[in-house]
Amino acid sequence: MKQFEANFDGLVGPTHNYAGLSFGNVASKSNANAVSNPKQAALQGLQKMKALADMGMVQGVLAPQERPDIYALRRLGFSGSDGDVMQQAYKEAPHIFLACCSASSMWTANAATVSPSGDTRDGKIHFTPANLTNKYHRSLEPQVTGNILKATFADPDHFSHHQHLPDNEHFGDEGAANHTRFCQEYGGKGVELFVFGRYAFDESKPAPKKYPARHTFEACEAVARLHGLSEDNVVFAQQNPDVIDAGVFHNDVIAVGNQNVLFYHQQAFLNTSKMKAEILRKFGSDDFHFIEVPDNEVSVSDAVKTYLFNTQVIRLPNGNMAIIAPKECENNAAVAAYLAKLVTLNTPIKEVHYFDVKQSMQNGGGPACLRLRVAMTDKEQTKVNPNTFINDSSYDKLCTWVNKHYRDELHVADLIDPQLLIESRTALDELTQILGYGSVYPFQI
Ligand SMILES: N=C(N)NCCC[C@H](NC(=O)CCC(=O)O)C(=O)O
Repeated sequence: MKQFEANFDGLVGPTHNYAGLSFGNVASKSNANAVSNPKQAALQGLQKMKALADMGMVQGVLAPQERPDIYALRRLGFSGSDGDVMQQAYKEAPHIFLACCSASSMWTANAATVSPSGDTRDGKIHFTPANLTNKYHRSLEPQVTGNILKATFADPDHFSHHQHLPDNEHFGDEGAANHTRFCQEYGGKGVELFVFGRYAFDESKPAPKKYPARHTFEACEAVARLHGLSEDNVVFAQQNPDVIDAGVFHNDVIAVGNQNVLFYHQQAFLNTSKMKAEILRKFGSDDFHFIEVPDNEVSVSDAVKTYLFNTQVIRLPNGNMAIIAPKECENNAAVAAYLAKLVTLNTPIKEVHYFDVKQSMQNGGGPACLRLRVAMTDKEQTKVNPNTFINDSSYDKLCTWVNKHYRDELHVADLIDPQLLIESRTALDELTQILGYGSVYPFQI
């Protein structure tokens, strides 16, 4: 039996833009109103997917969502033709309108939490779409995310899909961005690390003061229950509230794990030694590498600017681990020096590969934000929708599709162009055929 981790990257949608929607996410706010290039954004993402496939990784793709979200706007009282709804919303409530145009589903680390079959009571892979309640533009995603996940992982004998948690900040859930899994073998039993920013039902506990803690302890517990995980393969850890206030809006901006490695910044967690001891105890082997990056080598501010920890740590077929990093890391002297040193240390990480995902980075989304990890066996892989895997032929098809349908310049004001809605729906309709999804979007149902 072969067992591996597959990465399912989000394809950037045709309305990719910079609207400054995410309070607490420094890049999103500082690039508000910049001109975007949706075509380049989608191609940058596809190039990363193809490069990982070429390294021998199992690489999949998840479709973007339909935007502007006319249904969300109608629900808020805007009416008339689709064009009227857009015009009226833009005039009367521009912030709401812009929130309904975001291509934010591209960051599939926030699509869901996934527990592989080795961890779950019933031996199936479990998926819970994240409710993303803290940001209105992101709270529009979970229903269609669920449809897309079901169209990708359809076989009920192997995949179990849950409804997203209640749409309430008490159960704020940001999905796999705050979840990492350790294991000896991908198909065996692992240890799932759930990271949260605050306790929703206990105000006496520490919490950030400036920026929101999007993900709660109670949401972590609920997902662990839904997925049928056992106490001995779950660890809950709280983010350091001070780093949330420094712009670390998801834990994957300051920590990343894979198999027997946790790569993290010294300031990432609230009670690091307790967490480490629990991980080691539950992991069941001393062959574990805690790679802690101290402040004096890389500051939290540099980590947030470069996304050193929003890197993918992947196990290559040759047995080495590689770090998939954004170019911003290469361009920062302290971070580049750290990574050059890291590959010489006694850890499984032996390679670093840099990628240009700037269009996404400018909204606070690095390489790790763009992917949802699904550890699986070769048998489970045969049950996944085969059209969603990246290979030479699907890559060519998707690049042709992007080049045909996407604009290479989008100003925030262009979002009210009714032609953009028509272009996006036409593109997505064609995409559902390429990916063999059936109907997943409201305009198709
Ligand atoms: N860390 C992970 N896993 N994901 C990154 C998500 C970035 C996203 N940015 C945005 O939604 C910005 C959209 C805008 O401002 O136009 C967010 O803040 O939720």
